[in-house]
Amino acid sequence: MSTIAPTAVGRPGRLTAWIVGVLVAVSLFGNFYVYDSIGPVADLLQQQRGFTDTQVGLLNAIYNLPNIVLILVGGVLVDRFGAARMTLVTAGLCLAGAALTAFSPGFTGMAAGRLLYGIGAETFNIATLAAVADYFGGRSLALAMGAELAIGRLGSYGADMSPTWFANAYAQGWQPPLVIATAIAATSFAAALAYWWVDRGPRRAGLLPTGQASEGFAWRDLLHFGKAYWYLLALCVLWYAVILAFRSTFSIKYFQHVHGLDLATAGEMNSYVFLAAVFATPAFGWVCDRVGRYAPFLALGAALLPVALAILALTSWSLWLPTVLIGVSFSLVPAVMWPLTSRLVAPNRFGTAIGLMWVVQNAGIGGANLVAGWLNDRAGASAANPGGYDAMMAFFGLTSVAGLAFALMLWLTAGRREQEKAATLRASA
Ligand SMILES: C[C@H](NC(=O)[C@@H](N)CCCCN)C(=O)O
Repeated sequence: MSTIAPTAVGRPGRLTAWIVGVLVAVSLFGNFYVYDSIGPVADLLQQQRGFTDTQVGLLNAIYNLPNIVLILVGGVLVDRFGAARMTLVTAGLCLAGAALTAFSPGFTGMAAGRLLYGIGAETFNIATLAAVADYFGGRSLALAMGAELAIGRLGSYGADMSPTWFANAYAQGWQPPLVIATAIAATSFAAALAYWWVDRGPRRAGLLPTGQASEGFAWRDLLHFGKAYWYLLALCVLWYAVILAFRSTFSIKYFQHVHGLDLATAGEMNSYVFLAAVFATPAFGWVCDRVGRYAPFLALGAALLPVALAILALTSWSLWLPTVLIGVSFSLVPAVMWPLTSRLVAPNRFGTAIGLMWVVQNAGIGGANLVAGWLNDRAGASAANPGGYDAMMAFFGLTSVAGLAFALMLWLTAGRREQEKAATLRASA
């Protein structure tokens, strides 16, 4: 198994594909906005509700924890019931979770809301990738996936910018911003509903994967993915663990304490990574579609991360250079990783393949956050002791080098096959 597989069972019309693409993008925007909606209200939650740092941290960590197990079930369900139905159901769970978070009187209710949101959101993410693979498989797939992710990143950027855009809501306290997040989750649900409705035609016409082959799911099926898939999984875990634990949790504090930026400038510097991804992710997807090669781009994206971390940790050069390098890596790796996954596995195993990757990825992100925090605490990292961050940077640096090693091994395996395939296509042209 796991030779380069055909990426689509049939061909829904181009217009239908783009309608689905737009609906899924709108849905993803709302989903990513809600994911990043806690950070901007963290300070208000502490001031007005007396939450500790641990409680605020838990509101985000509770997203990863259930998915260390549940996301695999989610992936299998996407293969079994189809992308559209699962997008709809999980967008509903996310909306319920966002509402529970916004309207709960106590911490437990809020945490339950984030838990519900997390259970829905990761499977939702798989279903949206599967939706794009269903409709764009074999034609502009990387561009389409890149464009979807770009709109999602715009949602994350929007959440980071919401204190500026919705200053009045923030002036009233912690709750109105979360009510806005709930309204955006409702838009995401409405788009998912419209996508499910549009999808019924092509699915009934047999133009999309039916999930039939997934009915006989067995645990041993998981071991039937080929070598290239396992290298990709390892890269996914190591690269996302570094990029999300560093960029989403520690980078702002690190910029402040080690490079002397104030909070606003450090946050702005960090948000440029999202902004870069909005434009660069689809652009890189387009290049991959044109060139027809994925593995070398993945290796390049993976290589930029340790280089950027080394510049940050070992030099006093301008922060712009590492920010640009991380921005390119954050755009290039996802732009290539998900289309490549859909080429390495059969269409009716796509959800399961991503589910398995994200089981380990969720554990990796959670683990990297804990290890980095522990290393900082142990070394007493602070503005007064910037050297205390050295161990964390060494940890992130080594982890990203390990990710690069897997990207190179992947290039040696899948890349050769890509070249053979391209040569065959050229010969038959
Ligand atoms: C598509 C990919 N998503 C993931 O890897 C998710 N498991 C985690 C998403 C967390 C932020 N929404 C990505 O975002 O590149």
